[in-house]
Amino acid sequence: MHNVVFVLGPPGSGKGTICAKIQENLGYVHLSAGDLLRAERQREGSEFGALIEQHIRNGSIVPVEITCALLENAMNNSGDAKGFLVDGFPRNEDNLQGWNKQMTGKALIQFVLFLSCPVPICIQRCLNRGQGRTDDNEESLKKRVETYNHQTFPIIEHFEKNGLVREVKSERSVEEIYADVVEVFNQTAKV
Ligand SMILES: Nc1ncnc2c1ncn2[C@@H]1O[C@H](COP(=O)(O)OP(=O)(O)O)[C@@H](O)[C@H]1O
Ligand SMILES: Nc1ccn([C@@H]2O[C@H](COP(=O)(O)OP(=O)(O)O)[C@@H](O)[C@H]2O)c(=O)n1
Ligand SMILES: [Mg+2]
Repeated sequence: MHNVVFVLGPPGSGKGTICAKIQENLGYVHLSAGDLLRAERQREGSEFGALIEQHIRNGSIVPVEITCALLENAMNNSGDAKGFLVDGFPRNEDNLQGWNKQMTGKALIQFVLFLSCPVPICIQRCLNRGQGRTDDNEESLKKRVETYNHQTFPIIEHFEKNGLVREVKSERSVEEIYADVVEVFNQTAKV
């Protein structure tokens, strides 16, 4: 059984940054759904490259069959991790349903780490990210924020009803955020 912490929040809220620190210090393995999709997009012989790029530019969500298979493979190939930080997933109802269908009995959701941050700050961070991403431009960001508001936030609310959400405000320094994140892990993760 894989232990899983879902990490959600608007684009640019700092999910990748905080997950890297958790991985380094707490021994969880960081799996970014977006990074896995970008790697699959680049993989020679992938039949999904064009489809993935289209979704990424549009800020829309890739069908769960693709994303969940990438996540499950990555978990199975990571050996004996104490847990996985699944960053940027589930982002919509299709993601959630697909995960439940494919991973029930194989993964245990410990909690959902919700990095909350005002959208204008998030947009500015993405525009300054400097990773050359095809979706860090004003036009794609507008669509990504719309997707977040209409599709991802309702998923966070769903987990909130189940008592699984741990919110950490991320309009602060990485050090301040991380200190609160460690508290959350100490309180709720089975170590
Ligand atoms: N607490 C923070 N304060 C200021 N900038 C941050 C903070 N956390 C992350 N960043 C920067 O904001 C950008 C987006 O962060 P990232 O971790 O990629 O977010 P996400 O994965 O949620 O999109 C990056 O350039 C990162 O260096
Ligand atoms: N579960 C997911 C995660 C990302 N994606 C796609 O990948 C893009 C980038 O996701 P990301 O997690 O790397 O973006 P950030 O929130 O880190 O900025 C999203 O806008 C979607 O197009 C997806 O389709 N399904
Ligand atoms: Mg990210």
